[in-house]
Amino acid sequence: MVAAIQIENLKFKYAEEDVLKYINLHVPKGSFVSILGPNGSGKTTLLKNVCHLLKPYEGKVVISDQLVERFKSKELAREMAVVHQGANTEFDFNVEDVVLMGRFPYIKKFQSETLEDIAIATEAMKKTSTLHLKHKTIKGISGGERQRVMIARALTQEPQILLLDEPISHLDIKYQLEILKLCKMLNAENNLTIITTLHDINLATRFSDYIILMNHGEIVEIGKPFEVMTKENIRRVYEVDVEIVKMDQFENPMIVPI
Ligand SMILES: Nc1ncnc2c1ncn2[C@@H]1O[C@H](COP(=O)(O)OP(=O)(O)OP(=O)(O)O)[C@@H](O)[C@H]1O
Repeated sequence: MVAAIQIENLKFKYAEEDVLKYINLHVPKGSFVSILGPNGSGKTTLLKNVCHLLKPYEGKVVISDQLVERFKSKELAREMAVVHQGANTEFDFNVEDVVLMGRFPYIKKFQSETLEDIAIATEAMKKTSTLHLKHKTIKGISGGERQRVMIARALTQEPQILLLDEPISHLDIKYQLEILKLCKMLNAENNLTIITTLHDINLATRFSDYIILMNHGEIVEIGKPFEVMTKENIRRVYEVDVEIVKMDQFENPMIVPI
């Protein structure tokens, strides 16, 4: 399988202690991968190493057959879009301008956006149900609306790989499903590779092709949801007991805490 992302023997630390320990990972192109694990297990740190916001002190990250550090920033932005936790709302731009910022890797110096750029941004706002917000300011909308706007901006980047850090944490159940279904659709139709951190183990199990289960900076298990989300693994990592329930309409089982 062609790899969108390949990580070999990656180690990372902020200070003395290793926060990521010998991470090895192969993410097939076009797959939907969720990173799960308890608070502080290293999920966000791993995503930040993938997008080169943080640099490992050992090991390597390869994106579409090239070491991540070899990419020029615009080149990497055409390959990969990232939606970080908590949108940056330091500046009070309007929503449409924020979404249009996704076109920056395509716009040449001293040029402004074209009609095509605006059409791409509009389409992304339609897909994320944010078009009606376009004249509002980014500070003047709700946390969940802002989360969808940041996803619209990432889609406007037209990446091959989309990294999402807890993209549904502020969304109500309708929009949680809408965003994950949209990701799944882009995944299937555009062969977009999606890697997302999630806390909802049932939504992760339902939507993911593969799950990476982390604990204490290590990958405990990688595989198909039903292989990874076993009673034993969940007890080991989250220290809770669950029942695994098979429902006819879903391929993957539901996980019920007891
Ligand atoms: N900027 C930082 N400086 C120092 N330590 C950090 C920093 N960011 C995170 N850490 C530590 O690194 C470890 C992993 O944090 P990380 O944010 O990657 O975990 P996470 O799995 O994404 O957690 P959560 O589910 O709570 O978002 C934690 O022990 C955290 O305290």
